Amino acid sequence: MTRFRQLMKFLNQVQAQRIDEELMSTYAFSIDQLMELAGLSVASVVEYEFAHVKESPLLIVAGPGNNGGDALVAARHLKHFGFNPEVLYPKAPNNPLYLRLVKQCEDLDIPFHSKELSSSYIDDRYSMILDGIFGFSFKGDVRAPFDTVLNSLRSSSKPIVSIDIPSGWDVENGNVSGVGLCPKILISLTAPKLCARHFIEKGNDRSHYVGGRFVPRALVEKYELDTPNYIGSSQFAKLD
Ligand SMILES: NC(=O)C1=CN([C@@H]2O[C@H](COP(=O)(O)OP(=O)(O)OC[C@H]3O[C@@H](n4cnc5c(N)ncnc54)[C@H](O)[C@@H]3O)[C@@H](O)[C@H]2O)[C@@H](O)CC1
Ligand SMILES: [K+]
Repeated sequence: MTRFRQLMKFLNQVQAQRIDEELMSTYAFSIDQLMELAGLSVASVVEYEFAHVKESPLLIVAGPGNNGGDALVAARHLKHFGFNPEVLYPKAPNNPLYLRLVKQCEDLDIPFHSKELSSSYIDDRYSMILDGIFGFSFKGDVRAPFDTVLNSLRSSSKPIVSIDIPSGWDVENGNVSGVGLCPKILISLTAPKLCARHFIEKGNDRSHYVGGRFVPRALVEKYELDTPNYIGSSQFAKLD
């Protein structure tokens, strides 16, 4: 695995949403395709970092939007990679895309939980937590049921890997409310958002990855993105 120079370009919330929209309009991607590649890169980072605890269950927490969709895709890939994922899905939307992803997980015998789990239960049972609760569309104060879910995850001692945005963090200003999670690993998709600056400041025991290897060159140039040179078939790049 090659390490990459720290990327310097950080996206604000509107830019992140515009890039997403352009990928699905101008560049003709479907959301399923983008989510599949995003979830694959997330699962690949988890495999790279946590292969040594493959036998223990890992907890994947999925939120109500596409960040949660990435988490469901990652759960499926991790099962195929030989992990033992369980999904906490506190608010499952009645949307065909997410219903398909849930069915695909259930067909692999991945257990689902809908009620909040206590931090002591999480500490006793799981080796790590994959945070796919909120991504770049999160705004305002955390609403129920995710307020109590974030509380129990924050009280757990298990390492957290956050997909795209540490859940509860303001997308641009970081953990200003204080209720956000404190991940050890952040996987930025497409390019880091502004809040990632605060993650990097926290120090050397943190790892920052970029995934989502689907951005066309014209979009890279338009938004002046510093996308990494992914090596070979790798779905992620680790940043220095
Ligand atoms: N362009 C990209 O790089 C791609 C991004 N994807 C993922 O899509 C994510 C963005 O997805 P979405 O736009 O669906 O949004 P999010 O998944 O960030 O969250 C939206 C959901 O959270 C709820 N929500 C927002 N603020 C809340 C609050 N304060 N309290 C409680 N609930 C709240 C909304 O009602 C909505 O249901 C990205 O972060 C990334 O993970 C991938 O799926 C596909 C490609
Ligand atoms: K997240």
